[in-house]
Amino acid sequence: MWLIDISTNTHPSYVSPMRHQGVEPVLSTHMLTRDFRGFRAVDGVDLAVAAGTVHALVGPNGAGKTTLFNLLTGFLKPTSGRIEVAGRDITGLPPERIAGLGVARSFQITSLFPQLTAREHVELALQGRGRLGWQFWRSAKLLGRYRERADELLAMVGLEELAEVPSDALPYGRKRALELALALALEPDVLLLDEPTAGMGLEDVDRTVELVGRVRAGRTVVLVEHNMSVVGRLADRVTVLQAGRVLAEGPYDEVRADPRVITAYLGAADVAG
Ligand SMILES: Nc1ncnc2c1ncn2[C@@H]1O[C@H](COP(=O)(O)OP(=O)(O)OP(=O)(O)O)[C@@H](O)[C@H]1O
Repeated sequence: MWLIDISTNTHPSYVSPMRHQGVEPVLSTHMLTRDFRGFRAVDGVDLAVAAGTVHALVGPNGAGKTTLFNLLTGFLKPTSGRIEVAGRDITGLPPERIAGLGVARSFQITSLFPQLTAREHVELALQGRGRLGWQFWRSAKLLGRYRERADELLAMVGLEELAEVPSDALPYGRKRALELALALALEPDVLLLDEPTAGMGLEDVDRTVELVGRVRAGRTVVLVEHNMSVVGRLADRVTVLQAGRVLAEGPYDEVRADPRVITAYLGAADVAG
């Protein structure tokens, strides 16, 4: 059984209940900071994500969510502070090393090959352990061995009927599902999703919520998400960022009722909804 406990706090004297009990979070940051030419986009963030939880990062535009996400996955290097995966210091490691330690983010649509089918993409991800394009030009014959697993992953994200469709012919929502299948091909312990429902219509949003609810089994999910209804349906814990700092952290219902959060971000109308 998974321990369900996530804690974040920027106050120096704060000891998270999880750490207090001697339980290591699966993913954590310690005074994580990132500057862009003198501008502090992420400012001393302490974050602790327990195994088996869905943890949402929310906050107004420019709060630092994407920067934090890029730091967690190695796409940006911190100015200072530390990042740990299962107690191991991963600060400054490149993205592929971090992925190799079981922390994977979904691919961006721009990294899909328009002419390759959904199945071929997943086969390549399985073969290249996520490094899409790795020897892809001479690997076609080898891909057959990955077919069974590829089809399992496609079924997991609801693309089994579309396995033979070139990626550029997939509707937007289905492309996002394919990205998720590519991330799952890495067998990640921690799955990071960057705005999984961005730009989707209601039907795809519902489908994505259901999908994330399914693929979270046996792993930890960290997601950046603007849609608060999605956050409320999926997240065990929510961290609210404002101006690069942790403003609030807790279960969704608590966080959305927090007057500081209402003032800073959500707005009374959103909270009521
Ligand atoms: N490469 C960069 N160079 C300079 N400033 C940057 C860079 N990346 C981000 N910033 C700044 O850092 C701040 C945080 O940006 P970030 O994209 O992390 O916020 P966000 O919470 O993801 O916002 P949004 O919800 O709009 O995506 C912003 O003020 C942004 O302008």
